[in-house]
Amino acid sequence: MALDLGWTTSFQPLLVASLIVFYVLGVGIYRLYFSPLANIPGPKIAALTSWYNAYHDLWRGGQYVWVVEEMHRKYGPIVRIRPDVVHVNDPTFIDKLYSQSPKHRRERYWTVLQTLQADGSILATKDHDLHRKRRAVLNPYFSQQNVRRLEPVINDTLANLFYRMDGWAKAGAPVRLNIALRAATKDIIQAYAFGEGDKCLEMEDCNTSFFDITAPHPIAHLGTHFFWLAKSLANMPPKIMTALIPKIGLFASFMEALAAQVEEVRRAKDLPEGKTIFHEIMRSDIPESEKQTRRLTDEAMVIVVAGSETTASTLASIMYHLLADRKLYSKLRTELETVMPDRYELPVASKLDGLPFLNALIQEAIRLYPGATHRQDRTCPDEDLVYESPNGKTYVIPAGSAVGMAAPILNRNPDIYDRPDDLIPERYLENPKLLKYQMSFSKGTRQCIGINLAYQELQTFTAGLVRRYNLYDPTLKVQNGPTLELYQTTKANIATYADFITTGAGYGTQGVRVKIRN
Ligand code: HEM
Repeated sequence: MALDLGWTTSFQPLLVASLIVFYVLGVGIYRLYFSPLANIPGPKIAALTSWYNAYHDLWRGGQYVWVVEEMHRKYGPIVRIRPDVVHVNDPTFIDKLYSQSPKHRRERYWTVLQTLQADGSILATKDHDLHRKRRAVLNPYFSQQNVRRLEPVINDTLANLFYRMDGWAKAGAPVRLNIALRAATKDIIQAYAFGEGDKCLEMEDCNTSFFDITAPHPIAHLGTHFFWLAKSLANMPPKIMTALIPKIGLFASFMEALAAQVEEVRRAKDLPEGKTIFHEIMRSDIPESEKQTRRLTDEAMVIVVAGSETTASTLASIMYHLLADRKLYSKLRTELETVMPDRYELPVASKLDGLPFLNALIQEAIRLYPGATHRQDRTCPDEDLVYESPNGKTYVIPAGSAVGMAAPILNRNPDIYDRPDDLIPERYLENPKLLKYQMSFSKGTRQCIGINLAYQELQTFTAGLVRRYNLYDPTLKVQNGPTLELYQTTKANIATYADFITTGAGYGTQGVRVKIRN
């Protein structure tokens, strides 16, 4: 029997509304004055509600990173950017926050964990110990030594790219370099993860439709701000999803295909040693629960997606700068000639390691064009973090609170980098210590696992392309060999316009386009 308190029906909605108002006021007062983060400087609106963050990420399309940068200009190196998150723009704090020591537990905060609907992957693993176990299985394949063994695969992929470029040159139409480079990086990581299979570079359109669905997009923030919605969408059958939102539906189909590949490896009777990453995972003695198709499909998705878009976008930015600046091009070209006398030979990775200008250029491009633009939010469950501001003030970030740093902000900190918005490779030659402030791959125990692979791809593809092609010279009647020329591409086409977890370029941009002549 319902409880009759004798209230009139018109009084009940009023009571509910008053309770809501009191609750909201209570939460607001707590967040502003009593939260353990209440003493951290920052705008009141950001301390009051995370809708402020959601508005700039979802409505304005990945703009919160720049809002946070502006907050730092106003409030100093430490700011409270959400009711529950602090951001620090001070490179001297990197080592403390992103500790290298496995004894210091550092866990990703849900603002990062929820972006990908991939609970089984290391990227989305919160718990420190489980993350260590999962990462330990993958670590050997991404060591510098093992990545070196991948040299033939990387060079074969470069050769495939050259073959396609010859064809595009004959066809005469401008080429979207970003797509061609995504195809190349995906072919490499896919081969490493699963072995021979369909290659994007062998497809007529270089698998453009796949790259259109994984291309940077504001929807990447949906999981952070509307987790339940993103989760339900991810769990819908691909056919229904494709009918509703084709972009997400196609992604679900991609996940289905990955699951089939994982299943194939799981069922293989013969698991030859060292064949691929996933063959080795199946051979390893990790618990059976860690070898389930669902978990491994999540792992595979993160490895394939994180391993293609990021490196390809940095590579496209390098190529833009080289093709836009004749002096830069010839400086690199001269250095490359010392180890690659024949323009048609493929690079030897070990020789590229010793080229100072090539490596400085790559570092500088990674700094200025980080392939992953999101805030690397962490919590430290066991210890308070103490931040000492340059003005002498000390702030305590209590254990369990979230604190992050974002590469697009840190990497352009004017206290560390002179003319931070300009590409100046020489800064790394003059001051190699700058390397320790490089945040593009993150730092510490959760640093990017693909860092060695990314470097080797960046070295090989930059060297191979620049050594083989001349920069087109309109003053010459006859070019001296095959050439590249930018086509309707300016710096605006590569600028980091937004944070879509990966680099968000300006709306409508086609990235770097080139004309190739044989
Ligand atoms: C220029 C290229 C790349 C950039 C800028 C980049 C950046 C990053 C960053 C910043 C993180 C840390 C994310 C966080 O803590 O919130 C990360 C993690 C990760 N990256 Fe990369 N990445 C690149 C290339 C690659 C490649 C080639 C792979 C290939 C497998 C890869 C696989 C991963 C994985 C699996 C993680 C999760 C690591 C963990 O949780 O322990 N990345 N990456």
